Formats: sequence, structure tokens, C-alpha cells
Amino acid sequence: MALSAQHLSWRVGERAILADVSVELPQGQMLGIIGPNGAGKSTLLRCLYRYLTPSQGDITLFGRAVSDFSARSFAQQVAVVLQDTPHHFDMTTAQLVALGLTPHKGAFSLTSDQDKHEVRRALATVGLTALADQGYEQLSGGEKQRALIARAIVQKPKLLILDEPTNHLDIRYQIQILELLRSLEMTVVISIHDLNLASALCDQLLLLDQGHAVAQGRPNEVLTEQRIAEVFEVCCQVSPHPQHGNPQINYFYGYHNVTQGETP
Ligand SMILES: Nc1ncnc2c1ncn2[C@@H]1O[C@H](COP(=O)(O)OP(=O)(O)OP(=O)(O)O)[C@@H](O)[C@H]1O
Repeated sequence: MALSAQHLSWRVGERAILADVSVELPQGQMLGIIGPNGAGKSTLLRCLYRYLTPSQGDITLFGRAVSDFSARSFAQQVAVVLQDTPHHFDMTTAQLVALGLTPHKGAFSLTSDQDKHEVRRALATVGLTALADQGYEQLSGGEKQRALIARAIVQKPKLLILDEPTNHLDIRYQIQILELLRSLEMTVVISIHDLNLASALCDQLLLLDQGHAVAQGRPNEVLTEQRIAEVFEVCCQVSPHPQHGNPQINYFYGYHNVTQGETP
């Protein structure tokens, strides 16, 4: 297994924000973490990328406990893309992307032609070539998100962790970025709210609710009408998507009336 987390819990006082969550992910697969607001998705990711130390449980990366990695070797193996990133007032987009090279370079290494090529290629991959020399802070929310993904691509990690990377993106880039992540053939863990996007593009899904793992498996094993109704408290119809065959969810509106047997 590329990634294995066993019986993870993370508590604040008496409250278990994560409660006995286990998950396994083979190399090269993309795992989508789904669940309602406050379910514990970001907390699970924070444990995986070592920002938080679990109160209980073990995490291994390619068979080795994550706590055994030095900071540098962890940064060489794992790239993280978060929603809220520190400000980079004095950097161009290309300079921000080049930061992804840092874990692989010595303290006094100069930027080589190969480095510049990697940065240019990553910028082209996320559609930001024209904005390479623009200040990073002047980019729109979606452009910033794509720049951060380019930085992670340049880092060439074995595991890529992304917390809601599609948040600021228009639908074209939501699809494009997830397809791009798949094409990288890396092991990817991503938290995502859009269940249809998750269904279309993730190999595995982990559904969290109130810190508990409610289901894990392929999208058609996890995304059932009953489970979506129970966990998200919405009414929906699930049918195979006409193109890829994974679950396609159609939501019904006025569901409170419907569930009470009243006319919407
Ligand atoms: N450091 C903390 N101290 C106390 N409570 C916390 C802390 N971090 C997270 N929580 C709580 O844990 C719960 C899970 O938070 P988390 O951010 O992991 O959820 P999430 O599934 O990512 O939510 P969202 O979809 O809204 O981003 C929330 O109720 C949150 O308020």
C-alpha cells in the first residue's frame, strides 16, 4: 500500500474530531475524502501530512511510519495543496511554482535550465503560461489555486494531498484539474465537496460523518441514495452516468416537505 492509516483518532478534550478512521490506498490511485461540513475531512488530511499528530493510530507511507521521515525527506515524498496559503507578496507566479523544487535542492544550488523547463512545463499544464511573470498576489482565486497545483507538480511527490482544490475553480478547471491529477499517475488524496465530480474522477472514496468513516470503496459502493440521504440529509436519485457509468446524483429540492409526505 502507498498509504495506510489505521485506527486514527484525533481528540480535542473529550471530543473525538476523528474517531477510529482507517483507510488504505494503493499506489497510483486517487482517494476522495467526502462528507458534510465539519465531518473531519481537513483534520484527517492534517494528520496525513503531519500537521497534526493523531491521538491514536498509525500512518505509514510506502510501508514506513510517517513519524520516521525527516522533514526534508517527507517534503520530497509528500506535496500539500491547501486552500488558505500564506501571502507571497513579492513573488511572480513562476517564482512561486519554482518553490516546489526546494526540497530536492541543496542550500546553494542555482536554478538550472532543467529547473526552468520544469517550471514552464508545470505552468503550461495548469494553463498559466501567460501569467508566469505576473505577481502571484494579483492572480484570481482560481488562478492562485492552479499555481499552487503547479508548485506541487514541480515537487514531484509520491503522495499529493489536496484540501478542496476545486473550491475557487470554474467548472472547466474543476474537471481539468481533477483529470490532470489523475494523469500524473501519483497517489493522490483529495477532499472534495462535489459528489458528482468525486464519483467521476476518484478511484476510491472515503465518506466521513462526524469524525467516523461511514463507507470506503469504489464510488458505486459508497454513493448510494440511502447513504447520501442519511449523511447529507438531502433527497436524491442516483443513476449510472451515461459516459463513465459511476453514480450520477440528481438532487431533489423541497425535500423537507417531500420527506414529511407533503406536496413540495
Ligand atoms: N483545533 C481544533 N479545535 C477544536 N475543534 C476543531 C479543531 N479543528 C477542527 N475542529 C472541529 O472539528 C470538526 C471537523 O473539522 P474539519 O475542518 O476537519 O471538517 P471538514 O470536514 O474539513 O469541514 P468543511 O467541509 O466545513 O471544510 C469541526 O466541527 C471543527 O470545528
